[in-house]
Amino acid sequence: MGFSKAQEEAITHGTGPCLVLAGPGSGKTTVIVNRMKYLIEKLKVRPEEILVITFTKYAAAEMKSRFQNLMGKKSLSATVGTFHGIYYGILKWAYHFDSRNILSEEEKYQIIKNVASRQEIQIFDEEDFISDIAAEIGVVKNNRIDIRSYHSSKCSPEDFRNIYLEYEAQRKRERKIDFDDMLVLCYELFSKRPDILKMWQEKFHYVLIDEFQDINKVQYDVIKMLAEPQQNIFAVGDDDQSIYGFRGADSKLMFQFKEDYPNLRQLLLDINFRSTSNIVQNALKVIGNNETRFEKAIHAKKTKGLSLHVQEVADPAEESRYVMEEIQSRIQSGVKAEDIAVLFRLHTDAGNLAETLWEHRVPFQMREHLPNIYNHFIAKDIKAYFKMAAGSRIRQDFLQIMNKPKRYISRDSLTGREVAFEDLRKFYCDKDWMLDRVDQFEWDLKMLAKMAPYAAIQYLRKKIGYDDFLREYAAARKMQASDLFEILSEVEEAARPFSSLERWFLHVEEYTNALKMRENSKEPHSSGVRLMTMHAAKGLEFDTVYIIETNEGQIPYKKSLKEQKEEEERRLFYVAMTRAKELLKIVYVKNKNGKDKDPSRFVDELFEKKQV
Ligand SMILES: Nc1ncnc2c1ncn2[C@@H]1O[C@H](COP(=O)(O)OP(=O)(O)OP(=O)(O)O)[C@@H](O)[C@H]1O
Repeated sequence: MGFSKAQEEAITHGTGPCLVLAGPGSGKTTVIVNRMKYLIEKLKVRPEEILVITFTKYAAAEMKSRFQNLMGKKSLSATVGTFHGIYYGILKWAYHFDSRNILSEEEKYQIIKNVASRQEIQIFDEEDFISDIAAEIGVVKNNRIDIRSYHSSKCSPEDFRNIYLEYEAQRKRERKIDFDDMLVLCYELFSKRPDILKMWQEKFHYVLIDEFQDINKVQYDVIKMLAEPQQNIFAVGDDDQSIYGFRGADSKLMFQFKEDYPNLRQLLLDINFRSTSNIVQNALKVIGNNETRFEKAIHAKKTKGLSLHVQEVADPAEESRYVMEEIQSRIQSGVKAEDIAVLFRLHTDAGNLAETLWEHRVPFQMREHLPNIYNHFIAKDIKAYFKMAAGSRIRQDFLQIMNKPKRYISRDSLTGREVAFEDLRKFYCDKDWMLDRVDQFEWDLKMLAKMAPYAAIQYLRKKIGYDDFLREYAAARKMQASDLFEILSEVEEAARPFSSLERWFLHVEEYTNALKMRENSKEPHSSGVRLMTMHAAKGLEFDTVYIIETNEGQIPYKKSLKEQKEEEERRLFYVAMTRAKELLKIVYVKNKNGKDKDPSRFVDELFEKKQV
């Protein structure tokens, strides 16, 4: 591979700080691995002196493998890892921490939940509240913000302060650290112990950072200390790909870097080697709508290529079928399945497509947890209703649904392992109103037995009153009822093609088993079409990319918009678009769960008549 002039300059940069600003597909990873080679072979730097930092474990693994390929069989001891991994390594060495000292995300959520309930804080949506507070605790730590001056978007400053302080007190009592502490404690260690800092400074003489736009304040401060006195920091980044603001990443630190090091050398990688010029031009059109960015003139090395394709489909079921057929024909035309990716905003968006691909035996892989909708309590309720409609009288099934909706049937009325409606009638013989309810329940089950699954779910919702139950359930738990109705509609839609309850059951059982086998399998899933969130796709590239559910509410994600993160959402969409080398198809639905949907504003931006 011949390098461009800018790449060549970056690879052969000597000593001192250097900022390489770059567009997508411009060879940032290529530059880093080739610079490692250059340092070792030409500048005779020992591999142990090189520290390369990435943002995800996956990116670190990718970097290591690309470096290994470049260097041939030689095994080299350069350190390549994530900020968390490297800083945790330093802490382990200093404080003898082990995995028992790490506070898991679940434990973190539990502490916040307990504290919030002790403090009797008014919460609307508990799940949302806890995850947002957890993220805000991270933002405070990562930016080393004084807790007295932090304004939470979820509760009053006083409530937030109380939660934060109690959370910290409990964590410390239990001698645990959370992921953000790994960074903060490292900063404190280096600040307090110049001797330890010196030791690490003497170990790493060259620090190379990938995805510099995603750095946060405390990560940056530690790096600055670590790189003294030589200041051999080589940072590569693209402010347009900064997508971790919610974790405290701050691309403005790229500008600060310039101020902190007046002797900084700055280079620009402006050629996109990855994508066709159609893809590059369209992606630039979208990102051009962001106001806070470095203006960069990016050029595509490749020719125009295939046109960008935007596809409207009726609903998620049609979308899954469309994408599946597209994938099949792309594979038939010679593209490897692994070189095709389907990207979406949230990992839960993958469910429908995964089910369709599985049904049609199209192999796929997904690193993130693939949620099985049939494990949700709503699907379990439907299963229990259907099982009872089909004749089951197992106590467990009955218990699951007897009061959904409220029928006021008490547990005392159930005697054996099996439930008989006759026994219930005997139990309630002196209560006419309960007898009516029991009769109605039995009648409804008989009705369900005659229906196909889709109609049966509609009957359950509207006639039996399951929708009312869900509304009450959401209100009692301070949840958004719409989230529950989304799940219900998804199960309903997926049931549409099945002609009988038996067929539906068989499908659900087989699909659940297949997912279980995937989860339990020790084998890494490294074959098949890639299904991943836009966040997870960062840094990767594929011949063909499908972006699904490109609708308002999904991308930009409605919650992010509330937090005024439109620009970050646009950057995320830009990252997704620029993963494609040859073919990019963007799909949006017209209707979801019975509601009309608008295409994403980013789709509209693609059609704007604007020159880039
Ligand atoms: N000088 C070059 N000539 C030809 N191909 C190149 C050159 N530099 C990089 N490439 C190719 O361009 C593609 C993008 O490179 P790379 O993945 O390093 O980009 P990147 O800047 O890290 O991308 P992104 O930030 O979008 O993830 C890769 O397929 C790489 O092999």
